[in-house]
Amino acid sequence: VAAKDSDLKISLLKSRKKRLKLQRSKIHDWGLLALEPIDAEDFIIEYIGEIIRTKISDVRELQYEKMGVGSSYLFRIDDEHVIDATVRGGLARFINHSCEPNCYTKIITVEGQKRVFVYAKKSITIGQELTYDYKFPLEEKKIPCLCGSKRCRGSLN
Ligand SMILES: Nc1ncnc2c1ncn2[C@@H]1O[C@H](CN(CC[C@H](N)C(=O)O)CC2CN(Cc3cccs3)C2)[C@@H](O)[C@H]1O
Repeated sequence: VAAKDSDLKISLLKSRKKRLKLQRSKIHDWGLLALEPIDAEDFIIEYIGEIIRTKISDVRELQYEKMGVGSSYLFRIDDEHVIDATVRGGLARFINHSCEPNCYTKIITVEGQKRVFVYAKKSITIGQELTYDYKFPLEEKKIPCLCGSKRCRGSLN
């Protein structure tokens, strides 16, 4: 749901930047940890990257795979567009998936541009890893999920 710009401004004003830390994750490789307590519904961080068309991202995905970057830092914002944070991206690209996440993402159109914002779904304590549900489309080739939550769905896609 694209909220109004004003909602975004209020939520950004309400919350100063959260102190976060990139650290080895128990889920996968690197993850983002909270360095201060975060309240439910607080704005945490924006998923920054280059907005590209889906067709371009499909080509890049193959290139990145060939270059061994593994799955790339791509965030789908709608049928036509993807945010590619692989080359020029913010810290949010390190947030891992969980089937019982403590964050959620909201896509908000600001001055005609769709942007992705990460909010806390529940209160988060210092040292907790940030996670959101990637909501990947179902695929044949499964990526096993290592979130470890009780109601883990078993795979990301
Ligand atoms: N709950 C989960 N269970 C299993 N795997 C997970 C989970 N949640 C994230 N994943 C992996 O993480 C990628 C999403 N990544 C999030 C950050 C990642 N932890 C990182 O260190 O870069 C970004 C992509 C870009 N790729 C670069 C690589 C680094 C090392 C091997 S490939 C990873 C996903 O596509 C997955 O492959």
